[in-house]
Amino acid sequence: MSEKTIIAPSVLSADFSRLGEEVETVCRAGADWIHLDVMDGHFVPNITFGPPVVKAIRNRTDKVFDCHLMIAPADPFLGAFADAGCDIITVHAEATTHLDRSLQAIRDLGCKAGVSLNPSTPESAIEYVLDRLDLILLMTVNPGFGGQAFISSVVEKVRRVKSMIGSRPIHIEIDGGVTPETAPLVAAAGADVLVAGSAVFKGGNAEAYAKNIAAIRAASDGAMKKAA
Ligand SMILES: O=C(CO)[C@@H](O)[C@H](O)COP(=O)(O)O
Repeated sequence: MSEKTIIAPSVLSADFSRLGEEVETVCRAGADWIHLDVMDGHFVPNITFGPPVVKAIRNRTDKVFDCHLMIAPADPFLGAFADAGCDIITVHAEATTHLDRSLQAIRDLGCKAGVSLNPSTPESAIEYVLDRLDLILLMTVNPGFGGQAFISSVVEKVRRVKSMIGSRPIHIEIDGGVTPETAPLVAAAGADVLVAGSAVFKGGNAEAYAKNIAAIRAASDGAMKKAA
């Protein structure tokens, strides 16, 4: 959908003891959005943070807060994440009984609505909610942890989703194992938003973050242009 790749660093790989500062640094280093991985220890085998932490870092940047809810159920918490300052709220199709209702609720809260699919979930799960969507997040790892290997079978799913959405203005976002090596594969297949945690935050300082973001961007923008 976007002509240039949107890079959304996942703060899961940031230094949590200095989270506000890390958000400011990675934004200055070229991040387009900030990706917030919320995990509940139930839908996924890890626990991260909730609305109070999102609220605490909201004043560090005006960039889009892209909130990925890996929680079940999600519906009771949508209002709290919207109030905390999330711009996009993404729920998992696998974690939501009434997906259509959850997506409507997100838009009713004034946020953009996203849905995420695990690597093994077919794209048919979202066929009948396309008109309620602003973003489709295709997981290229099984959710729960940063630093896992990219699952390349999802690249074909990116192509199928791209063709399924047609001319609808829906972002296709990829999350998991994104590096300068894997970014071109998904960008060429139709993804326009790339989440990257370890590949952005490696090095641990502003200079490294800028170099890491630039490397992913150069690799994916090149592939996007070739595919256009
Ligand atoms: O949602 C998740 C993991 O569940 C991701 O956002 C990871 O945080 C991405 O980390 P890397 O694979 O880029 O290190």
